[in-house]
Amino acid sequence: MPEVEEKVSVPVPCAIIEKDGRILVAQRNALGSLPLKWEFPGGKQEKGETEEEGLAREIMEELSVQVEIGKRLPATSRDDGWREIVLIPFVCTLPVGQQIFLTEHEQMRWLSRTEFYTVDWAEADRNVLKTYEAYLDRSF
Ligand SMILES: Nc1nc2c([nH]c(=O)n2[C@H]2C[C@H](O)[C@@H](COP(=O)(O)OP(=O)(O)OP(=O)(O)O)O2)c(=O)[nH]1
Repeated sequence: MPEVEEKVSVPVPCAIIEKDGRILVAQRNALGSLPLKWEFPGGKQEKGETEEEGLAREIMEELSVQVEIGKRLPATSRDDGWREIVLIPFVCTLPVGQQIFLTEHEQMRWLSRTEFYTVDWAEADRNVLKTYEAYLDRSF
């Protein structure tokens, strides 16, 4: 029997931050992986952290704000060759008065629903958007 190698599974909690019927999306910088692709802010969960703790830490690191974390939506997986990226979206809001300061991303935008597909998304995020649209339509 050939040995089947287990792929590393990398949980990545990410935030769909809502405001006035729009969502916050951010463009990755030109230097790292998936350069200049658009994504939901967030990042890899670290050992010893819950998904929510990891998300709050990443949002503070990337946007310099304290996020209010709401509903967890179903995860989406992406085969990244040697690892499996598992995107775990949370519907979030920002407390009134919080000012976003981007530390890692190139730029950000607030997209209305009709604009969801107007940016060049990281591949896996199209599935995250589909999940979020189902949530908006109260399908779950
Ligand atoms: N935060 C976030 N990451 C995403 C999204 N879609 C997607 O494919 N990813 C990928 C990019 C990264 O490979 C990984 C998140 O890791 P990270 O935010 O710590 O980014 P990184 O550049 O340090 O990661 P790496 O690929 O260099 O290991 O998940 C998304 O919507 N949000």
